[in-house]
Amino acid sequence: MSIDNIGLLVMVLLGFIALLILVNLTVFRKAQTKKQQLNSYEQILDQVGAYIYVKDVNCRYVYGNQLILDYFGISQEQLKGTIDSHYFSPHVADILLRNDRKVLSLQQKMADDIMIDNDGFNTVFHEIKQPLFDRNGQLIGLIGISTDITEEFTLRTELQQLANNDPLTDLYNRRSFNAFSEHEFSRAMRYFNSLSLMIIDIDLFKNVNDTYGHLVGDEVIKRVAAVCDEHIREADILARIGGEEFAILLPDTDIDSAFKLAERLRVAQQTSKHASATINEALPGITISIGVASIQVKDRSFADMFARADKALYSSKHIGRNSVNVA
Ligand SMILES: Nc1nc2c(ncn2[C@@H]2O[C@H](COP(=O)(O)OP(=O)(O)OP(=O)(O)O)[C@@H](O)[C@H]2O)c(=O)[nH]1
Repeated sequence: MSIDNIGLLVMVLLGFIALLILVNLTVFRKAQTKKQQLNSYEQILDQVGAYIYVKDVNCRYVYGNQLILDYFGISQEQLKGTIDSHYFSPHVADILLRNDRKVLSLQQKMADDIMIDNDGFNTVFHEIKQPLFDRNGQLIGLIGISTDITEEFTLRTELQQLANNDPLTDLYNRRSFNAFSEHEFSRAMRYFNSLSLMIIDIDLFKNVNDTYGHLVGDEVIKRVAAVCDEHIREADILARIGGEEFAILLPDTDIDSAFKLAERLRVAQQTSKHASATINEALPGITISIGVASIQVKDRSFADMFARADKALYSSKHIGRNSVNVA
């Protein structure tokens, strides 16, 4: 081989090596860029302010953002392959697993509010889960996003409480009583069940206010509510429907049973003189008047039944109070 040929071979070899280095460099750079990109996506997910995770088709964690890792107190490596029963109570883990399976089997997005008890302190999370597919449309797992909505949930519950309950006695107010009553009325009509109602009014209550003041009046209202509450069943609905007026809806109760209960309430109220004395020593015994009515085939709505009970209450007042009447 001549010197010229050797030189040519060396040059070709050098060129080939340079080309190899160039190709490798490009592949390396691409891999680096991809890694950097992934890193920056993860960094973004860490800063979203929501708990983000990915699970495989067996509901095992594949990925969790920093909030998830902090919440569980573990590393990304430790998270991989684990399931929710590692981190939550059996009850909560069961709900989460059921939701995961629903998303995977229906291949549909779903949302749910989950309450988690952390040493007696409830945290509420709003969870959105969505199925994950690869490029070929094959299901590979699910992605979930959870946000802590404890504050909103507490506020919503308080607002609901305010809308449905009377602040003085904490009983249902007239609005929610009417809603329950309409519902129970339709049910009783449909299944030919008995349904009764009583309206209770504190006697000469104006005198209590005028003589002992509004605050004592308020205490009397609370005591009457408590006496009623002590005597009713779980299924009965007790409400404060006006200033010194209460109503009790009695599902599956006929007129005779309702009358007997009303009498028991009247007597219990009358004999709670001791209770009155604890509010104010001079306070006389508080009595109540009651009107009772039951559902009738001819009734077109709950209002018909209510009107009869109201009429019966009027009769009780008319005959001298501290009495029960049926209409
Ligand atoms: N303390 C207090 N009083 C209330 C409240 N709501 C209504 N009242 C009072 O309840 C009284 C009701 O009086 P009336 O409707 O005249 O009836 P009454 O004195 O009980 O007489 P009868 O019903 O005929 O036995 C009024 O003085 C109202 O101001 C309340 O939330 N607290």
